[in-house]
Amino acid sequence: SPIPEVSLELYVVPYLLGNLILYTYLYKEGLSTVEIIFNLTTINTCFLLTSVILTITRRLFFSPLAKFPGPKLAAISGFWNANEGRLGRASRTRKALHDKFQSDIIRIGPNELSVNRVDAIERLYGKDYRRGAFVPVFNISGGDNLVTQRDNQLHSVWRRMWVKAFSRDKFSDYLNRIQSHVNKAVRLLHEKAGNPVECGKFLDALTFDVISDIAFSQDTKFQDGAGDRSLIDGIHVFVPMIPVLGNLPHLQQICRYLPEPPAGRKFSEYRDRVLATRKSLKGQPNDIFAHLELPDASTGIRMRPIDLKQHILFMMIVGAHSVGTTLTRTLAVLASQPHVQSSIRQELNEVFHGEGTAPVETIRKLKYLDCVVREALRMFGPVTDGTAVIVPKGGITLESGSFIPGGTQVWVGQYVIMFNEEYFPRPHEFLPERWMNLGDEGHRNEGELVKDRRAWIPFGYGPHSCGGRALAIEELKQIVLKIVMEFDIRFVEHEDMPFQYEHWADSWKDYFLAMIDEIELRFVPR
Ligand code: HEM
Repeated sequence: SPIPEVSLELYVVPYLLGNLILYTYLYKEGLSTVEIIFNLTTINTCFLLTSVILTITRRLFFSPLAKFPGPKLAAISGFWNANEGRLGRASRTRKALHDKFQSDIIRIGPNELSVNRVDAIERLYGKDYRRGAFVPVFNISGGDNLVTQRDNQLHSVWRRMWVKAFSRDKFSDYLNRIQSHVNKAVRLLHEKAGNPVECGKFLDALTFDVISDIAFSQDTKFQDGAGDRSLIDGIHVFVPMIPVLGNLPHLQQICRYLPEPPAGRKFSEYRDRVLATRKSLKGQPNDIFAHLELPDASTGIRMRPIDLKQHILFMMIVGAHSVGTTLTRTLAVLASQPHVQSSIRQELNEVFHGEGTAPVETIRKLKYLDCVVREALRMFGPVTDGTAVIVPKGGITLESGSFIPGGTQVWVGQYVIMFNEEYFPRPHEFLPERWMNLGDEGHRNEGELVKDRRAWIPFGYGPHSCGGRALAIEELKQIVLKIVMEFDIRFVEHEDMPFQYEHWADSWKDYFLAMIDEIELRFVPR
């Protein structure tokens, strides 16, 4: 396989041993220390330089991927990709490269390709091809979670456990619990009486409370100002490291030997506390965790404690950060489009005349709200690049006829595909109506503004697609609806300066997960 998945130890240990043997030999030959250092330096320099030159030559001219267009620096080294990730622009760069080279396939690394074809989604992600070397970045602290689990058999066992946590009766209980957290959020916003609210922080607290409740029955009360806020901030410290370490698997391996940084230690301590508190709960709590700690019914396999802990961390990140970021961007775009807020209200008013919160069943039937959330997920989904798969031995041929050699890591990124004009015309415009009155689900011309809905992949596709999809969608719908029904969402204008929404909307960074700048909004009671 051309994937550099050989463990770092296999390079470094023989290399150091070689140097040691050489040193011993030179020493026995009676050379002085200065002469030994000089000889070792010369030999190492020659060896390393030759290796680098041979590697670059092979990657540029003799690699089976040399036929695909892309930046030369990317072909030479994974550092190019890591640097794009560090700068928080990897997905936008990939999209720009597809446009520049006018190619559906571009080379973004020595062994990596980005594909911008909807038919490739099923072809690559519909099978249980092994996940790429990027995903272990999420388990540097030890253990595995569903995303990092690259053993397909074990993954399907874990996935069965996960799915059980979302059976119909359990799920409807989760929805009622979400409603009570949302009601609290609305009460708090009323107390602010239309004054500016830093929306990201506010929604992070709400989504953190929701996921802690549903995932492990903990009442974190972040919304009430309780709890250690540095935990949420810790997520913001970790996220920018994801693309750098993810694209440099050897660096991931080195990190495993380094002491845990303070933010990581805080997380480890927190998940230990969560586990201990969870164990002390009486009765049988209805939460996701209850299903992860039980052995699988058909195989008897159970997760190791370290894997359970890894899932706590994972659920906090996806539950709080992913939903919180998407929500913040959605509320901001609604502030920029008051007519969308009016349409949401109008739709509910037509079908619900009762007092208080509309029942979950009513919310489910709201077509326009569904379109708003769909469009929000297309534009503001937290996962921007998706995960790579490794093409199996023998390679595959895409519908377009392009052959991709075995061992290649391939991405069909969310941003690249969901902002492709060919599938979603006017991709940079927030247009919920693009999802209204679509034709029958086919592959072409389903609607004026949705040419192929298979390209809507905010939750990924296939065996590893998002396990929290239903939960995330319902949570987004409930929160958006409740807030819009209670408040007019407006921007904060400082000294009569209109808020530059486009500037803010464009300032997001993409670190595999999207990160956004702070934004103040006003929630003016209606
Ligand atoms: C806006 C919200 C969310 C979006 C857009 C989203 C999207 C995604 C994506 C793109 C993946 C990766 C799929 C792949 O590797 O191909 C994923 C994985 C996953 N997500 Fe979400 N997610 C969201 C929220 C959540 C929530 C709230 C949960 C539940 C706590 C959750 C649970 C999971 C799980 C368990 C996986 C791993 C699935 C597997 O590998 O088997 N997600 N999500």
